[in-house]
Amino acid sequence: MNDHELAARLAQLAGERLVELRERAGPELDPKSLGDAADQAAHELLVGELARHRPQDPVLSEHGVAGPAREPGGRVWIVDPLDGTREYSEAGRTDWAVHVALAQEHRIVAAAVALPARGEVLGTGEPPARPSPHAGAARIAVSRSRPPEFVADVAAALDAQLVPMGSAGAKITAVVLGEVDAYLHAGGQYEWDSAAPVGVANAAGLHTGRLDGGELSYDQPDPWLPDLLVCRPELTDRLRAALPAEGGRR
Ligand SMILES: Nc1ncnc2c1ncn2[C@@H]1O[C@H](COP(=O)(O)O)[C@@H](OP(=O)(O)O)[C@H]1O
Repeated sequence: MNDHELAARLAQLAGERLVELRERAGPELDPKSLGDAADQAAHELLVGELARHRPQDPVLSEHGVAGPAREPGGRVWIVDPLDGTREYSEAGRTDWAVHVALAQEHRIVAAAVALPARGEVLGTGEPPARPSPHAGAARIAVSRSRPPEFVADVAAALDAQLVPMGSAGAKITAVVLGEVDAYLHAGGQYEWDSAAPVGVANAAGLHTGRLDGGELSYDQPDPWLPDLLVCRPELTDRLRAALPAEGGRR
């Protein structure tokens, strides 16, 4: 299996595990305990499989670094076993995801995102086609639990519609699949929240970057990423022109 195939296979496997755990969970399990237990199980699966298939590579996640020590600019897998933990624990929701990415030289070089409740895995091995242009008002995906205040002004400036969703992976893959046209985030996230979906979005020919136009750089000593824009390339300039100055982005 090459790195692209491995990313897709592991995202698929962890996704199946999460679906199984959600189906098996009894009503006595509160949503927080279900999310935590599922996140832990999917994390163990990913770390175990990566140790088996790529023992020379470190693995970065919210649980820390597993495997060998990181080398600056070296290969590192950046995984989020369950992105959208809150949504996972709400029956019937499909906006949660598994992220598996490989970074090298601070760029994502292979990645896969599983959307297990939809039975889909998107990856860089067979990159999704760039979505065809959308007629009508632009649709901007935002966090359903903590949408940045300024996004409403951006939407008004573009006459766009806001689409609240959970999970960074679900929002970015919604852009890849042409279900929305952009995803804007501010207020911070960690590298594992966006690494894999950004890798898939890049492979599909979409724009990905910081709100100030800078590149997204992964495998940094501090995994905090302050903000993020993923969109159809033709919307980039209009969206960035509608953003408030950095100090006003709350
Ligand atoms: N301000 C913030 N600080 C830290 N993490 C954030 C954040 N905003 C969003 N995230 C993380 O990004 C993911 C998507 O969030 P949202 O649904 O709000 O867009 C979630 O990951 P997890 O579900 O893995 O915890 C969430 O915890």
